[in-house]
Amino acid sequence: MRRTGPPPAPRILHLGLGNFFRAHQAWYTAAAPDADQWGITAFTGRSPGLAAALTAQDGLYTLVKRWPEGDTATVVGSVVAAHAGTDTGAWLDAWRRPELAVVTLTVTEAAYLRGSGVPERLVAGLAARRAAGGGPLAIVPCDNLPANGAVVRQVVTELADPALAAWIADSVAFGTTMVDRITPATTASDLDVVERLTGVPDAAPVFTEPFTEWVLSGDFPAGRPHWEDAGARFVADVEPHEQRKLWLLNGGHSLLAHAGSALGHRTVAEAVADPVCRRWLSEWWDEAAIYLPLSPTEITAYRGALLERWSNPRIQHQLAQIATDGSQKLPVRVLPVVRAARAARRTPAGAIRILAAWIRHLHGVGAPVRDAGAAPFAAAAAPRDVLALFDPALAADGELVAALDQAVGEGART
Ligand SMILES: NC(=O)c1ccc[n+]([C@@H]2O[C@H](COP(=O)([O-])OP(=O)(O)OC[C@H]3O[C@@H](n4cnc5c(N)ncnc54)[C@H](O)[C@@H]3O)[C@@H](O)[C@H]2O)c1
Ligand SMILES: O=P(O)(O)OC[C@@H](O)[C@@H](O)[C@H](O)[C@H](O)CO
Repeated sequence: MRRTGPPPAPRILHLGLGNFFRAHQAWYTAAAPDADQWGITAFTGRSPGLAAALTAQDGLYTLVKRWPEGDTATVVGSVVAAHAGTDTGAWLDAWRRPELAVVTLTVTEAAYLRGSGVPERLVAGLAARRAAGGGPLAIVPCDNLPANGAVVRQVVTELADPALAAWIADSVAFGTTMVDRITPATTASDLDVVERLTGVPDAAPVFTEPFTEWVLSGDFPAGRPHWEDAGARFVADVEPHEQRKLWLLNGGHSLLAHAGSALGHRTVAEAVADPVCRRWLSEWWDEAAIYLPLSPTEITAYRGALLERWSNPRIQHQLAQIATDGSQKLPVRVLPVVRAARAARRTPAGAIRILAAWIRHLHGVGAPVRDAGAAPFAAAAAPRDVLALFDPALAADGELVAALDQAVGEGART
């Protein structure tokens, strides 16, 4: 795959060149009517593999939409340069470019903590831009975290020295986003599928579902692509959209990843075909819906759409992939519903099922544990201690602790 014309100017910088970025932000940028003015310089977290594969094909790659009936392919041309995350020189140079206007991130939930390397790299980039006399820009996190813009603003500002923090306050806008497009990791056999489909070899294709959603708020002081013409929505407040997605979709995913994998299921499609998992999902969704600021009609439509998306047998979304980093995911996907229910003196059985399944997963049941933050939770002597690590107030709630104890003891019983 080679470009035939000049690439767009690199006005966007992305950290976390992986599967989701290629299916989502890079796709929206390429689909915008002003795509010819917005190129992306993308960095992997660390490893050079994907950056090298993309560089060898001028940043071009095939996006394959997996419909239930078959595949369709589009070539995406918004990535104009790809680098390994270890290439600090290229990283700092990208921040110094006067035309840089937007920085996007897809680095996983765990990477928003100080010490992960991401806040540190952002601060180094911002310092380089300030030293070079660079102008304002927007930072737009695209990970599944509530209030992700405020989270990045805080961690970056705390890490910066006072002079840089003052410059950030004046020059950097932090967008908040809800992102959605189910994008499983590309596998080796996917490379053959794409060549059979298009006749063109591609070492860096991405396979994704047809559905996509992007809801954003915030300022873009140096401009941005017309993403809204590609289907993105700009709103005053992302929170209701984010809660709908994080609780119903991501919370449902975590339920299937922990409780569904304990029943022997490997993929989301397999788990939702099981009436037991469907019943557990309904229980969780009924409970979470009580606290969502949306009409019953909207919630019913969203639940129906999720079941349809998840039942697509051609999306091989592995429960083991979703089960990673539960210690970072459950606090944003499940605990808000636990707190709301307990404040209303309800016992949230659906949420307790997810927590119990996760605790059992930490002890070897279901999907393997891949979570750098899991050790203290796995070492906890009892469910009460697990709750205490999340939030001492939850551990002090005797009724909640008793319900969780019982659910962990009962295991996967239906
Ligand atoms: N895949 C999806 O369906 C999907 C959908 C919505 C949102 N997301 C968000 O995107 C994130 C990434 O998903 P993906 O499917 O692209 O995963 P991926 O594994 O394909 O890519 C993740 C990228 O993040 C980088 N990364 C991880 N930890 C990092 C760190 N500490 N510092 C710097 N970079 C780091 C990795 O190196 C890689 O480049 C998810 O965690 C989620 O928050 C994914
Ligand atoms: O990507 P993660 O690891 O944050 O979570 C796994 C899934 O719940 C998630 O990727 C969803 O597929 C995605 O959020 C759908 O838009």
